[in-house]
Amino acid sequence: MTDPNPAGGPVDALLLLSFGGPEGQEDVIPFLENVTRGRGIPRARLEEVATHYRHLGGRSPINDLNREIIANIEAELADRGRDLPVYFGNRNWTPMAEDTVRRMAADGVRHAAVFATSAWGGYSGCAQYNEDIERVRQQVAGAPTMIRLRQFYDHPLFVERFAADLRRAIDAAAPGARVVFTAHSVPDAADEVAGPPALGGHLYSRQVQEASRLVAGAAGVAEYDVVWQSRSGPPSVPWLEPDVVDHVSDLATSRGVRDVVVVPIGFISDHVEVIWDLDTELVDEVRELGVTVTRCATPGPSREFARMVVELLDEVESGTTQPRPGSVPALGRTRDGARCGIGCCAR
Ligand SMILES: CC1=C(CCC(=O)O)c2cc3nc(cc4[nH]c(cc5[nH]c(cc1n2)c(C)c5CCC(=O)O)c(CCC(=O)O)c4C)C(CCC(=O)O)=C3C
Ligand SMILES: [Fe+2]
Repeated sequence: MTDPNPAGGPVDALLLLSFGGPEGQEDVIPFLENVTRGRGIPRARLEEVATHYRHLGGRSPINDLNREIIANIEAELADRGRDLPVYFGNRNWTPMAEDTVRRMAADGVRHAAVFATSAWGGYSGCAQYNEDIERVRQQVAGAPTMIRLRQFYDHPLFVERFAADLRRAIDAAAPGARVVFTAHSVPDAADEVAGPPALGGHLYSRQVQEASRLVAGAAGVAEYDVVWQSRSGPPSVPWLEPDVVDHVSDLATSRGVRDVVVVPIGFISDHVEVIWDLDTELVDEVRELGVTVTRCATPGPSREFARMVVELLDEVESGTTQPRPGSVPALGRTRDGARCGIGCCAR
């Protein structure tokens, strides 16, 4: 078996591997078909999500945000006198990972590090990216070896940047506003098997809880809630709850809360789940209840975030791990798509 945590040695390129998003109205349906291929998402949900993308002009911000992250990483590397090419590839939309890796092979890249743009363990945040790496390496002759940077839910730079933005949001909101952390929901069954079984499951929700605790602590917030958003799948299938809209509505009706600060802890940047599901849907739904929502910024486009990526790259090349403040494991540093452990995220 591949050593799941190998000391990497020097790499000759970095690949930022992400989800991808449409960049025009005509891309919306083909993109959604790529995302949901074989995943049992009801057609009605697809139509609904398509309307969100259409309202945004058919363009997801995700690719531009990732290009911004790459530019910041390049600047951070240049500051360190390091001349390392940074490539961009996606699972669901152009630039597709297989095309990028083909170009990397043609450019002579032999050993690549891979930054997958999710902080989390679990199938959607981690294992599915390992599947992507495995598939792409099978598709591309002469593909480089690919070693991933680890999960970063508790990286001090990630936590500190979120905490600083949370302080700013609290200062902008009415005094005493309730702080609500939100992350992408997943099916209960997926969370149960998230991480290697030996660690007891629920790696995703445990990391989200722990990241929220660390950010709240760093921002001096004593009381807060952790909730979930953007569920899909048939209503008969249980997903992590409570939903953010239900929760904020409940705070308003049963506890008289009028002001909330929403922290999109589950998202590195202002993805569609943030600018639509929170800034549009949540805001509209709770306005009728007299609730004002102040939304905390996301850390992705910051220089701190780029510095974190370069520090994670240092860890890969040196085979070390910096001290971590979190008490939940951070996995994901595996080679060529290997899972983080036996039976990890088994579906
Ligand atoms: C945990 C998690 C993250 C966070 C970790 C990470 O960042 O990776 C995440 C991120 C994202 N999810 C995204 C988009 C979508 N996710 C979908 C569907 C699903 N997501 C799931 C989970 C997650 N998703 C799950 C369990 C499904 C059900 C189907 C399945 O099991 O796969 C669907 C299908 C329609 C729908 O059902 O909503 C879309 C369009 C985008 C891009 C947004 C943009 O364009 O800005 C991003 C960053
Ligand atoms: Fe998703």
